[in-house]
Amino acid sequence: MNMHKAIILVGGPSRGTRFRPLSLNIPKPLFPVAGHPIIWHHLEALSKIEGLKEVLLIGFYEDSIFQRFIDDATREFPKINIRYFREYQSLGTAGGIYHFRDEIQRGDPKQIFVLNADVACSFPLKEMMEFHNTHQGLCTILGTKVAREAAKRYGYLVAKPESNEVLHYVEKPESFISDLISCGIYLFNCDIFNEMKNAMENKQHRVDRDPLVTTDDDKLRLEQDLLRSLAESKKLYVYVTTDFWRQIKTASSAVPANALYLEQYLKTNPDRLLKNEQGGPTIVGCVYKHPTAFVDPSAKIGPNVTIGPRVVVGKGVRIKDSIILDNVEIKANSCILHSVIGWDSKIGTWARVEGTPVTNEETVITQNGVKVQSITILANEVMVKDEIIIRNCIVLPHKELRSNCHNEVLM
Ligand SMILES: Nc1nc2c(ncn2[C@@H]2O[C@H](COP(=O)(O)OP(=O)(O)O[C@H]3O[C@H](CO)[C@@H](O)[C@H](O)[C@@H]3O)[C@@H](O)[C@H]2O)c(=O)[nH]1
Repeated sequence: MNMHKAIILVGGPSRGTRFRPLSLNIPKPLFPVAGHPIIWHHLEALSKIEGLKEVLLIGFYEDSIFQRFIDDATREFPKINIRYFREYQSLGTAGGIYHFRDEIQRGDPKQIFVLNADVACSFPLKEMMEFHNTHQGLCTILGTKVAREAAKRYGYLVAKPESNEVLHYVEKPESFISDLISCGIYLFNCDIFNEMKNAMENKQHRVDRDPLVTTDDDKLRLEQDLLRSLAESKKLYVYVTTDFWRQIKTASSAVPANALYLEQYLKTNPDRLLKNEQGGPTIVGCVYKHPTAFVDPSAKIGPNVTIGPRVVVGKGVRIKDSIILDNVEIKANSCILHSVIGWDSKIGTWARVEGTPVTNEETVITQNGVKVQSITILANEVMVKDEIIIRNCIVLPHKELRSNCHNEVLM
C-alpha cells in the first residue's frame, strides 16, 4: 500500500496577533473549537486516510508548545506518528517544507498533504486524492467559491471547466479575478521538492543579477513562488468542494467555525452532542459539553454552543452561539450570546454578555461611524459582576467589570 504523509503549517506567535486576546493564553492552532484544538480537526480528517503514517507540524513556535497536544493526539490517533518541526525563523509557507525535505521524504511517501492550520473545513481529503490520482498534475488544491466582495483575501484560481486544470493562480489580487479560491489545502507529489529547489535557485539568481532586487530574504512562499509557476506549466489542478470551509483568522471567527464543526458532528457523530433528556437542560440545535462540565437542568443552551471542561452553568442561564472555555462559572439567570468566554472567567447573576452575529468575519460593523466589535470576547479570568451588560466588547485578561460597557476594547 502507498504511504502518505501530511504537513500542517502552524505558523508562529507573531502571526497570531489578529487572534488576540485569545492567543495571549494559547497558540492559535491549539484554541479549542467544538471541544477540540483547531488542528485536532485536521488530524481527525487525516486519520481517515489509509496509509497515512506521519503528520509533521511545521512552524516557528517554541518546541515545547505542541508537546502536550502531540502526546494526547498520539494516544487518540495511534496509527499516526505526529512530530513538530521548528523553523529557526519564519521561512514562509514553503520554506519550512523545503528546509525539512529530507525528513519529509524519509520512507518515500507517494504523496504529501499540506494543510494550513487556520481553517475550518470538512476536509474532503479522500475525494481530493481520488481526483489527484486521475489527473496528471503535480499538485491538487482544494478550491471553493466565495462571494465577489471577498476578493483580495485569498489565492484565486481560474480553471478549465472541463478538466479543472488551473490556468492562472493569483495570490490576493487587487481586483476581482474569479470567485474560485484556494482553501489552503493541497496534495503534492514528491516532485514538488525539485520545483522548490528551482524556485529557490531562481530567487537567488534574481538577487545576484540585480542588487536592487530585495527578494523576501530566505522566505519561500508556496503561493507566489510555486503555485503560480505550477499553473503556468500545467501541473496544477483544483478539486472544488461545496462542503463547508472558512478561515479562522480573528478571535471572532472561532464562533462561526465552532458552529460549522458542531453541525458536522450532527451529521457524522451525533453522539458527541447533547440531547434533550428528561430532567436535563433544554437543548436547542447543536451543543457540545465536556463531560466534566455541569449545566443546571433549568438552563437553556444552543444552538451552536461549546461548553468546556469544569464549566458550571447556573439556574435559568441562556447561552447561544458561544464558546465557553475551561473553568468558567456562569451564575443564575445570566445570558451569553455570540461570545467567547475565556478560561476561569466568572459571570455574575442576571448579567448579559452579548455580541453581534457575523456571517462574514471581515464584515465591518459600524455604529455612528465607529467600527465596533462583533463577537464579544472575554479573555481569561475576567469577572462580570451581577446585572452588568457587556455588548460588542473585547475584554483583556483579569478585568473586573462593574459597569455596563458597549462597543469597547477594555484593557
Ligand atoms: N511553518 C510556517 N507556517 C507559516 C508561515 N507563514 C504562514 N504560515 C502558516 O501558513 C498558513 C497560511 O498563512 P498566511 O501566510 O497568513 O496566508 P493566508 O492569508 O491565510 O492565505 C493563505 O490561505 C488562504 C486560505 O485560508 C489561501 O486562499 C491563500 O492563497 C493562502 O494560501 C497559516 O496556517 C499560517 O499559520 C511560515 O513562515 N512558516
